Amino acid sequence: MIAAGPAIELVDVTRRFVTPDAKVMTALRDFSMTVKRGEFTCVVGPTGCGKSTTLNLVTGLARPNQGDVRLFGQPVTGISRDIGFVFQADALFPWRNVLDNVAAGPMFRGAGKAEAHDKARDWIARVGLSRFEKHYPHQLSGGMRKRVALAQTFINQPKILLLDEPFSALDIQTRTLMQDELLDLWSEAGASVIFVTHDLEEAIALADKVYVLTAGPATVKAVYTIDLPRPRVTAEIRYDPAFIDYARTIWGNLREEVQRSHNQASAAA
Ligand SMILES: Nc1ncnc2c1ncn2[C@@H]1O[C@H](COP(=O)(O)OP(=O)(O)OP(=O)(O)O)[C@@H](O)[C@H]1O
Repeated sequence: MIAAGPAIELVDVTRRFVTPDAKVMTALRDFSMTVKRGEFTCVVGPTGCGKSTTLNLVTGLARPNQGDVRLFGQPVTGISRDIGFVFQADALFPWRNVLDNVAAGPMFRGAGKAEAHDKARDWIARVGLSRFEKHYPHQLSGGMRKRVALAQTFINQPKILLLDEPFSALDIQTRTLMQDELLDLWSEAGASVIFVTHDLEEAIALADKVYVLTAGPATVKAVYTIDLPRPRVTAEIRYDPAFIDYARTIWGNLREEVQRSHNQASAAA
C-alpha cells in the first residue's frame, strides 16, 4: 500500500441493497468521511442507519454503487492486510487457548511457531493476561475475551482499525476499563480508527472526531471535533464540563435522528 493521502476517505458514496422482497433500498447516500492518519473517529447514529455498511466499504467486503473509497490515497480493491477488526461478537477460536489465539495472526502471515508465540506472549502481557495464556475462551470472562481480541488484533500492527460496537456486550465497569485499554494501545500503535457505537458518551470519551449520521439512508449530519486533552481516563473525563457540553450539543443533534428512525420504523410496521 502506497502511503499518501489521509488514512481513510469515503467520497460521495452511495450503497444500495436489494431487499428479500426484491425492492432496492439505499443504505448510504452521498456519504463522505475523512480519517487522517492516527486519528480516532467515532460514528454514532440511529439503529440500522448504515454504520456497519460504512465499515464494510472500508474493508472492501462491500463495494459502493457510486463514489470512491480510498485508503492512503489508493482505491480499495480487495481486503487489505493493513486493516484490523474488533466486533461486538467474539472472533476468538474456541478450540485454541489464549496463546494460540493471539499467535494466529503472525502464524497466518508466515511467522514460525516459536516467533509467533514470543510475540503473542508480549501482547498477552500488555493486556494483563499472562497468567491465562493456557486458558480457552470459554474459561474467560467477557472482559478477558475482549482483551484477547485486542491483543489478537494489535499484534498484527494494523494501520487501520475498525471497531463495531466492540464493548457493547460488557458491563459498564468492564467497558470503561476496556475503553482505557484501547486508548493506551492505540496511542502506542498510532493506527487510524473508525469506532462505531450507539453510546454517545463512549464516542466523546474516545474520539478526536464524532460523526453523527442521519436515520437511513445514512448521510453525514454533523462532524464534531472533540478537543479534550489526552491521555484520557474515560471514567473521569465524563465529569469534565467541556465533555458535558459536547454531550449536550451532540445529543441535541442525534436525538432528532433517533426520533426520525423510530417514526420510520413505526410507519413501516
Ligand atoms: N447485505 C444486505 N442486504 C440487504 N440489506 C442490507 C444488507 N446489509 C445491510 N442492509 C440494510 O442496510 C441498512 C443499514 O444496515 P447497517 O447494518 O449498516 O446499519 P447499522 O447502523 O450498523 O445498524 P445497527 O445500529 O442496528 O448495528 C439496514 O436497513 C439493513 O437492513
